[in-house]
Amino acid sequence: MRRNEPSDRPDDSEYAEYGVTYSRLKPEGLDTAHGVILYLEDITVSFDGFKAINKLNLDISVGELRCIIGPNGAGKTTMMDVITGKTRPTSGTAFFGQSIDLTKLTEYEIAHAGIGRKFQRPTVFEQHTVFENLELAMKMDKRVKTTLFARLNSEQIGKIEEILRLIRLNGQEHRIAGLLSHGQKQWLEIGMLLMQEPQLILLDEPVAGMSDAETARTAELLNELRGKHSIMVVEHDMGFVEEIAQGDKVTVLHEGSVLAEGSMQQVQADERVIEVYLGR
Ligand SMILES: Nc1ncnc2c1ncn2[C@@H]1O[C@H](COP(=O)(O)OP(=O)(O)OP(=O)(O)O)[C@@H](O)[C@H]1O
Repeated sequence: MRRNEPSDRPDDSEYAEYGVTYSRLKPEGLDTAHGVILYLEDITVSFDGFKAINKLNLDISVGELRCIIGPNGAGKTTMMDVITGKTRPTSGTAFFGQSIDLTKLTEYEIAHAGIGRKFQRPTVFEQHTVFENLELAMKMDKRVKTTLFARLNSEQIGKIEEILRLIRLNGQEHRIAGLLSHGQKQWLEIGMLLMQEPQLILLDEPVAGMSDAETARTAELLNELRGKHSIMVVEHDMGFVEEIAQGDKVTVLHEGSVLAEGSMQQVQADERVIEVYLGR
């Protein structure tokens, strides 16, 4: 198991009976007037002197879909840990929009501020239906003035139906989530994140373990989200990255720093990237 699986999501006793806790996102005070949603400057993370991240500089624009690639141990997960407050940088600057200093906030506050993270392993409410999972995700968002057992209004039902179509689970809404395929669970969890309308979505290896057909459908899904959400995707599946990178930038991390950044074609042609990651 990866060391950062979501066991440490903020506790929310109201939902404890469901066995899983889930972040509540509340985008307040986010200032993206200059078009930048995430800004990392000179970030270093040292573990007993070993620099997992070494003077990393990276920024993401509002509405961008940024793919992050790089060899094992390059620092991709550690970077996501810094963004979500799981790991404190040893030095450097990390801002969400222009005014939210991520290095000063707890994981809970960062989730609340509007950064949603999906870990590699799906964590849906296995005993509940697909529809109920989306409903619970919405009700955990405290911007929605409702209680757990309140009836949904037509607007809320409409929103769930819209997400069901987007995540390709319309027609499956009454299935128990535990019976879904691995890929469907991943889509459901993406849908649960979307219910909470995060301003920045971080996806850690979303297609790991998926069939080819599921991977292709996930690429379609992310392409539909393009421009509507700001998304960072860490992924090793290069075919998938090619499908979703389109005109957006791809960042290659190596030894804790940015080795290359540019279009997929540019990074694929970069000799240094071929050397350390893509191979000849
Ligand atoms: N808590 C920690 N203590 C010590 N070393 C760590 C810790 N977390 C990460 N590292 C080291 O930091 C480096 C970067 O790890 P990280 O998991 O961020 O890489 P990654 O790019 O996500 O790799 P992968 O593609 O395998 O997921 C690795 O050498 C890893 O062993």
